[in-house]
Amino acid sequence: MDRQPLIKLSRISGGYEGKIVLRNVNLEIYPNDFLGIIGPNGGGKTTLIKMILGLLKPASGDIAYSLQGKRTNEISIGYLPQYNTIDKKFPISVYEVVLSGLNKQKSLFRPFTTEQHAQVQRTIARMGLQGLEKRAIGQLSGGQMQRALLGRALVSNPQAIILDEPDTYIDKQFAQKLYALLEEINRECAIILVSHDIATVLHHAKSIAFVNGTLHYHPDTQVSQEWLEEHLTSV
Ligand SMILES: Nc1ncnc2c1ncn2[C@@H]1O[C@H](COP(=O)(O)OP(=O)(O)OP(=O)(O)O)[C@@H](O)[C@H]1O
Repeated sequence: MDRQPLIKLSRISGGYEGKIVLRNVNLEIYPNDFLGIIGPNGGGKTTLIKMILGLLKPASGDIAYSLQGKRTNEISIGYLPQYNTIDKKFPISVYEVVLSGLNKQKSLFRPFTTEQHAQVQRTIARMGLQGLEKRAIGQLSGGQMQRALLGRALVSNPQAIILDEPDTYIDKQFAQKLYALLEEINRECAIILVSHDIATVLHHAKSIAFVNGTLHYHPDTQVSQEWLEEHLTSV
């Protein structure tokens, strides 16, 4: 069995403008992992995600990616950002949002292929957004918007997806569907889920990382009452 981690962070430290936000972080993500990330506001969860996505360079330490046991410069990672970071006035339709998830795979001087458009249609159907393809994102409900963004994260069949608070603004019924869908996706794709809802993380994730200036990893969700009390009282 291939036990090479898809993503490996070794002794990572970093932050912004000389201010260190995360110190000495070690973390390995394997192909079928479902890691739940929890921690207090300002603890560094989004900073960690930015580093994994390659958007923020660590001040020190190493981030390595592997595919089928071989080290590679990058892997495909789908990202669902926090809802409040999206500009809802941006004039873009549901179809275009999902299609934009394929931008990296598109040849610079060629239009999207028929197969890529078919991939977008399949993803829109999977997200339950049929009939809303042409609707501008400013005219979507919070839940529809989250589904469009999840579609964008998934349309390229990435090796991993990172979801930052995905169940904000979605109703219970869709939340259930979302987690059932994530379970299915997890058979082919590693999942990193950031959530303030500890019950959700304990229920759906396979392992937990607590992030507050550094990272404490727990290999399963069978955490003791003491561990929870020690780490979560400040969340
Ligand atoms: N672009 C930035 N420039 C400077 N400081 C930043 C920047 N982004 C975040 N920070 C600071 O880094 C620290 C960690 O922020 P981060 O957004 O990673 O925390 P978080 O755990 O994701 O918080 P939340 O749960 O509120 O989303 C905070 O003190 C924050 O103010």
